Amino acid sequence: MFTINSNGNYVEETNGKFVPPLFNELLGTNDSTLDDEAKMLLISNHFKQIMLILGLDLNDDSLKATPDRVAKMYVKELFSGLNADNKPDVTLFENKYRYNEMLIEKNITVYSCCEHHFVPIIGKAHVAYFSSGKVIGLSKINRIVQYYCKRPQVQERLTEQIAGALKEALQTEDVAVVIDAAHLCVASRGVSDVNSTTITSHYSGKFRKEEPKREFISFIK
Ligand SMILES: Nc1nc2c(ncn2[C@@H]2O[C@H](COP(=O)(O)OP(=O)(O)OP(=O)(O)O)[C@@H](O)[C@H]2O)c(=O)[nH]1
Ligand SMILES: [Zn+2]
Repeated sequence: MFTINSNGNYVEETNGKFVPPLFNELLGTNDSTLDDEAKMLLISNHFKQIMLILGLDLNDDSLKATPDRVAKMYVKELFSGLNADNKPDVTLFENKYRYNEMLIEKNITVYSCCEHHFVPIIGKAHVAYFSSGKVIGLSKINRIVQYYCKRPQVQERLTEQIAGALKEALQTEDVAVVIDAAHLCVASRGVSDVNSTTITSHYSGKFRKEEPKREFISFIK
């Protein structure tokens, strides 16, 4: 594990050996040696640097805990979906009611983060499937959506990841996903368009046929 010495440098806890501040050898590898505590320590220290560069007063009692707050928020909340340990357990039941129509879970809250600018993506996901013999607990659909939202994302990938996870869990190709979301990187900065939203979709199996797709779309309107 890592700690910060009196000079503000990262050192290995066991032998005090200096570790390069950017952790090049660890970045992007999701190295399991970095547990949540180590990640928060590192993020807090880097965020402190950003605040100092911006000229903020870290002695201000409102600001001094902000690096720790941001670190905790990233690791435990906004980006908790980067940790596979947080993948939701899915409860499946036998389809003993012989319900063979599509099941739709609509208006699932999407609260994600744009990976290009690290600002929110806010919207709704609508998901449908046909049972291949198994039925999923409804809340698990929302949990799957939330898990993949809690990563730096682009909406296209988010849509595909949700569809892939549902297919795997439900052992069926008959899955549809639509996401309609506002990107604050488009609304609050840059082009500053507060009205546009982005719609992405995934249709596979039975949903590639015209009638089921049309029925799904009519229900989510
Ligand atoms: N395809 C896709 N693009 C996205 C998504 N989220 C943000 N973007 C876009 O990513 C692009 C990044 O473009 P850049 O030109 O590198 O960034 P930028 O200079 O900040 O661009 P502007 O936003 O136009 O000011 C922007 O056009 C964003 O609108 C997403 O989920 N999917
Ligand atoms: Zn963005």
